[in-house]
Amino acid sequence: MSDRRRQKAAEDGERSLIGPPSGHAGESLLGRDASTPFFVYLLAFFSALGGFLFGYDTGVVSGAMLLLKKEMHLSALWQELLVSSTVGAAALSALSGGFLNGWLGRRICILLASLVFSVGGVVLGVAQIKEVLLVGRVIVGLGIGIASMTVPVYIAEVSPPHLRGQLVTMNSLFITGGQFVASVVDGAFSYMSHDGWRYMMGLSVLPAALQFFGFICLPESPRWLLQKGRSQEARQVLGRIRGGRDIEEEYDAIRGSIEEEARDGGSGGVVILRMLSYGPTRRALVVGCGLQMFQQLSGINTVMYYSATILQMAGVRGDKQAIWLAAATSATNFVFTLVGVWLVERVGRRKLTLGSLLGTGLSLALLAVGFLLSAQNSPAVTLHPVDARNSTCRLYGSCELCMLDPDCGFCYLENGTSVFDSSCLPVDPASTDSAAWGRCSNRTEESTSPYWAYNHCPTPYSWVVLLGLILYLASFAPGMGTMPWTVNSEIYPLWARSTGNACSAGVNWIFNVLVSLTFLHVAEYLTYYGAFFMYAGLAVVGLLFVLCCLPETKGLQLEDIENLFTRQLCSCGGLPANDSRHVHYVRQSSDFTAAQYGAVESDCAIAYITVSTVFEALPLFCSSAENPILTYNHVSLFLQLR
Ligand SMILES: O[C@H]1[C@H](O)[C@@H](O)[C@H](O)[C@@H](O)[C@H]1O
Repeated sequence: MSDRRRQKAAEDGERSLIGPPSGHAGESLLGRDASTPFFVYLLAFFSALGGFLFGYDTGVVSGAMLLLKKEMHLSALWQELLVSSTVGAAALSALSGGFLNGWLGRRICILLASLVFSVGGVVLGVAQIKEVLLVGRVIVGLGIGIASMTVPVYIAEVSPPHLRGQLVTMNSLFITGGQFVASVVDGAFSYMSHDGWRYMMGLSVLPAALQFFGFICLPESPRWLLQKGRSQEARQVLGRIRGGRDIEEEYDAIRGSIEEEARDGGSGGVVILRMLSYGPTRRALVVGCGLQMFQQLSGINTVMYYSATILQMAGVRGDKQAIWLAAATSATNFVFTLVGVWLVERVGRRKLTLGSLLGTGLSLALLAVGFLLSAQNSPAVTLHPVDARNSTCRLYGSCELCMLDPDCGFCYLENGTSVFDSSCLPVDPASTDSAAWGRCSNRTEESTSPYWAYNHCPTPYSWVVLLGLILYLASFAPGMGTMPWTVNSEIYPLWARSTGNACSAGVNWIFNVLVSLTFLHVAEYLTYYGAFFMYAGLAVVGLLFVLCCLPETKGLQLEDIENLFTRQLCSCGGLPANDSRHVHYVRQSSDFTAAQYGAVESDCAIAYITVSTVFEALPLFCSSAENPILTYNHVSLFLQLR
């Protein structure tokens, strides 16, 4: 270690023991004094376009489907196929993306994803038959899967530690931004009944092309380059993204961790098996996949999907209004994701996720209560017109029972808040917008004509449901919407990062399909309030999981995060609480003495030692019984100073 670096390390150590001037606990030594070059923001922006496309392509389909099903005469099965094929393909490509990521690198994978998005957009824009549409939706799904696992990894690897959380969370902001833009585009083109859907789906080519051409000029992740032995290029890229600042410490840390891994002899074999057989990566994988699973089990996509119906319950009538109000829902999701970007480096990942899950659980319970009140006060069926086709609809005595049957809808007149002349009628098989026959089969906009409610009932408690919806988005978006992606980009060591992210993104997509495909059946068996109580319960289980297992990664250098998973799984998040304590991590890569750090006995409780020559310094640093005083014969000491 050169004298200059030793002196710098000593100064850094001294500062860390005194506590950070800004009061940001845990802020990295590496990032603290850094002014981040514009180039890093540019990299984050171009990669996050992948997140935008993920959001756009998953969001646009609902509006496009309203037009498509009429123009292409799509059956319910085909509609379902066109929606879920994308998510299914995303699950498959996210899982295989891990291999591509490790093999080809992050940059090539992002370029590949944008190419795939562009091809998919063109196919969708020109499709003449539904089979071609299906191919287009599958292609787009393949792009989404690769982008969803590569982009957070790339951003995490190029960001300085003090900004990493914020920049990776920006990717989530782009996802919800994409969903919002998609809903506005849906709204705008919904007036174009012929070919409107082509524009809705085809427009995704623009951001995809922008990302492709932007990324041609952008560099590969320095961490991947070093892993592949391209050290000269890695050093150049690191210098570029750190704006000419001293990169030696970071460079050494990355190289050190790659060498450590090679020394441990673990570079061969199937990565997932190695991850599972090594404690820290196994625990990280459980945490990463668990977070992604609970993100989907908290029901975000059913709430988003169901928002139009919730708004109809609240008295919004007509498809056009429902489309625009669905845009308001995705705007709310987007705005509250922005809150997450703002909070992530201030409160940290752990507190943000916990707070978000608590709010999510409570608002899901409120939604459920709203549905329960509506069900208990469901209007009765007063008219039973003779049903020539003998459908089951005529058997139901209340709107609640009627609307839970997917083949029936509720037809009624209204005077203020009271419902009268109501009947339960079979729905038109060609469109759920009207009844198959009778008063509600040929509706006009006149105030005297009856209303048709499919999948919902008129209720005076719609405001409870609406409030639940808004509170849900406000609590879900900043934490549970963002942190699963952010945390996964940080918790795996370099050798396991691609595979870890591939698995966790795969879990996200698999649970996405599962929850959205089962929602209507769950609602049919458990009723709507039962379904939302169930999601609230799952959010509580998620809360306990996060409480026990999620450690704080804020401010740490990526190479040091693995050390947080060395303990038993359900103690890693639960370090003794002492919020006033500042925790700093110092990675030191040669001999030094405690005096260089100006340490006094009370400053420190535990030292995690990976390798060290200077164990004589330890008693002075650490007085805890947990501290293993061992002789090491190598050259790096990792300390957690409290
Ligand atoms: O993080 C995102 C975001 O919250 C989206 O709104 C949701 O549709 C996705 O499923 C999720 O992964």
